[in-house]
Amino acid sequence: MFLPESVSKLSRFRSIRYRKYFSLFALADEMDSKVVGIRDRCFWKHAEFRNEKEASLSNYETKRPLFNKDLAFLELGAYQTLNRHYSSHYHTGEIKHKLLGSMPKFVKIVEVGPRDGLQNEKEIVPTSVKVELIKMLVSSGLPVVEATSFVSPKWVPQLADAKDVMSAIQGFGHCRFPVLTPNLKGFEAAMAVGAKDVAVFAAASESFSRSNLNCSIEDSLARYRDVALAAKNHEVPVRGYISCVVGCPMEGAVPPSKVAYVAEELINMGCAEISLGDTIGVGTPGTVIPMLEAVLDVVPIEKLAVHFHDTYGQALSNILLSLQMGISTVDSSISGLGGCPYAKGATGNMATEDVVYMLNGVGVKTNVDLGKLILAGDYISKYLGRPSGSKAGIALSNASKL
Ligand SMILES: CC(C)(COP(=O)([O-])OP(=O)([O-])OC[C@H]1O[C@@H](n2cnc3c(N)ncnc32)[C@H](O)[C@@H]1OP(=O)([O-])[O-])[C@@H](O)C(=O)NCCC(=O)NCCSC(=O)C[C@@](C)(O)CC(=O)[O-]
Repeated sequence: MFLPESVSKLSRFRSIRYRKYFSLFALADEMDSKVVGIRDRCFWKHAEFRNEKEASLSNYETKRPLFNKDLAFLELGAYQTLNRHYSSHYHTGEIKHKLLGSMPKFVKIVEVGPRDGLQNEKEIVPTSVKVELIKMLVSSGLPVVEATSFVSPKWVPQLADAKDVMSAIQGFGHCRFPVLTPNLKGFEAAMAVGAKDVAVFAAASESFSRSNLNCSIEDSLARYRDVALAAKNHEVPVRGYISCVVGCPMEGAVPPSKVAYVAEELINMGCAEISLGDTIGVGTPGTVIPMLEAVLDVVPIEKLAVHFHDTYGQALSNILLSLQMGISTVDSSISGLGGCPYAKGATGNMATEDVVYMLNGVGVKTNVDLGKLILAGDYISKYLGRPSGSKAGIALSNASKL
């Protein structure tokens, strides 16, 4: 009979140690679906333990379901595994080292996946999928999820359902849901559906401004002054993005002074936060440091955020150094989704899962649950039919299959 055979197979593992945890998943995977009937019971109940330590480890394990043949079950198991081993409490103590001494104790993560991540997708993603993604992101504890854009649907057809998305997410917890508004028309449309945070987006490169906004930097700033004034009247905070802060797809290197100029204009018109976007992901610490230093001369550090795309694999190192310089707000995108329609070849943003994994590792709090984040990443990657762009997401999802 299969069942006793399985139990005896399992009993070979009774002296299992913590580090062998994942091989049990493989074993569980091998087991025939005939035993699914007992899946709610934990096989550890069949095992004897050599000492208290093993027994307590096993009790720890007993909360995990065993047989992951059906998807929901697999996801629950994966979530419990991830949550247990890689939660945001992974490092509870303060990590003291001179290289980490200037790091903030808490980092605010601004999730931009539903907007920046999806805006470049060619196939229209149904509103219901966007809403479910936002719901999952909110449930992971993220404090800010940029939900959509009130831009021209001719320019960005993927986000033509902005109104429906905003209506559907009303009342989703305490999260903030900023939306992009390129002009007064977009701002008024956002207000009409109850948006409470908006963002304007300028560029440090003239060519990029023209291709993204169909106007010069100065004209875009004039429009944003109108938006900022209207927002002030509605008591709505405005975030100001600057694109191409180190490089432009058309003009190449962008001087830090140009970024500082746009940043100062945005602050002067009343933006509450400035997000510095390396739109095409070309920055390295060598170019990011001088740019940040120039901007820090005109914008208080607590009002700065960084927004790195990962085209050249530099985003995480750029984020780390930004934190070492004292910045405590980081934009990232679930599963590294993204790319800008007006920056050909630029890949996604830094993956949120990877940022949270790193911050957990250095003991910086985010209040984000990595396990739940990975479920959100799995959800959207499966929908889009491609692997996640998050290394941590892939590694932790695969951990259960090792
Ligand atoms: C700015 C415009 C509208 C100018 O577009 P335009 O064609 O110069 O404007 P227009 O005033 O001539 O209007 C053209 C049509 O758009 C309509 N329109 C005008 N405004 C709106 C609006 N708000 N909402 C809906 N419709 C609008 C307007 O009503 C008109 O409709 P028509 O009469 O032809 O039927 C256009 O260029 C646009 O929508 N651009 C958005 C581009 C965009 O969303 N890019 C991606 C976001 S930025 C980014 O990703 C970078 C960032 C932020 O992530 C940071 C980083 O990574 O660097």
